[in-house]
Amino acid sequence: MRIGVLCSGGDSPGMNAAIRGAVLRGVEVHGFEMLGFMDGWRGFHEGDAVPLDRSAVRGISPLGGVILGTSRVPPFPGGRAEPEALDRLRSRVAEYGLDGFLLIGGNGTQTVAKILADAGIPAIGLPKTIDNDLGGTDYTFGFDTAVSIAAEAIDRLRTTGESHRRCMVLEVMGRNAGWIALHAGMAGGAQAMLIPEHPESIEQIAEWVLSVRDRGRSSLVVVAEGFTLEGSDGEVTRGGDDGFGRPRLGGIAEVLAPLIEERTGIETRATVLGHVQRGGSPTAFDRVLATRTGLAAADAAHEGRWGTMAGLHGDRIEMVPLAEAVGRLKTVPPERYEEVRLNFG
Ligand SMILES: Nc1ncnc2c1ncn2[C@@H]1O[C@H](COP(=O)(O)OP(=O)(O)OP(=O)(O)O)[C@@H](O)[C@H]1O
Ligand SMILES: O=P(O)(O)OC[C@H]1O[C@](O)(CO)[C@@H](O)[C@@H]1O
Ligand SMILES: [Mg+2]
Repeated sequence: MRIGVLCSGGDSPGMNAAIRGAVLRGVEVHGFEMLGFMDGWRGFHEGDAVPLDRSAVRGISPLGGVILGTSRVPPFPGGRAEPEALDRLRSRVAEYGLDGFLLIGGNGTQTVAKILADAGIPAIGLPKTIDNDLGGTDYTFGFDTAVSIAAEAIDRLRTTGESHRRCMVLEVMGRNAGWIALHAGMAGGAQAMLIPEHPESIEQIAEWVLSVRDRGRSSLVVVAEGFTLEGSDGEVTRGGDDGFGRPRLGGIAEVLAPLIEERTGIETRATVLGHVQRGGSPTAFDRVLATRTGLAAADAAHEGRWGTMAGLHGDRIEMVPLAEAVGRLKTVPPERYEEVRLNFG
């Protein structure tokens, strides 16, 4: 069997371990030939591919980023899966002699996997995203690493903030879901976690910050990049989009800090963590999750279980229909937010 592997969307710590797991199981156990396309669909379109064998994946699990590169280059011209575009892709697949794809990525990538599988082009999904917002799986690899980095940032901001009696606002990633803010905030004992799923008013945030000051502490507020203030008309962006039609989010911490300062009289500083939380070596948890995802995906290809994604359920990796994964984003449920909100301030 000849299998193509590619990554699309943002990178996520653990992608290398996933590739290694898939290759160790696919090549060494099932006798696959595997081909890695460079920079996602760009490599596929331009014939830029490398053989993936045991030596290609030696020692890569601890490495950040991804050896194949990743991109948001669309699989179909203009991004639309028209019948002619699918036919073109199908004949390209035949030219490469591929029996199927392993596609590593987030919601968009899994949507593409489903489109391909539905059109009879065999594909299996390996879910990644630091945002942890994919359905069909309990956790995506990369999330644990991002949370650890954000929690460490909170610990560090906390000591400087306390020393100056300042309010510190930390902005973390999370476009549509506040998982990173929620978990990092819990780990670091933040006084408030602001997430996209639950807008809050500036008056409420200022009240929390003041109550923290009144009991002799300094506030640490974590905010997800996709958070919106009550009554505002959308997320704060850096202006324009990322070249692939997505607004470039970022800057909500810098919007909040002066508003908090103005309302509380407490000096407030903003820090935007940005891509630091996506870079560097994955945690052991993410390496294990990603490796197991790769192993399961290669087994599924061997068994012909196309149109599925390797999801984590409890402590088991199970193949779930792609439709279950891409149907809707997995956002923070109201009860998980309420659980922490009762103790904000
Ligand atoms: N509905 C769709 N139809 C066709 N192509 C799509 C669709 N959604 C996404 N894609 C393509 O899939 C690729 C990956 O999508 P996207 O950029 O959203 O990343 P992702 O996999 O969701 O990861 P991230 O979590 O970083 O957003 C892109 O090349 C994009 O063009
Ligand atoms: O690296 P880029 O393309 O700016 O994308 C950033 C986005 O990717 C993610 O890291 C994952 O979807 C989001 O949290 C963030 O908004
Ligand atoms: Mg996406």
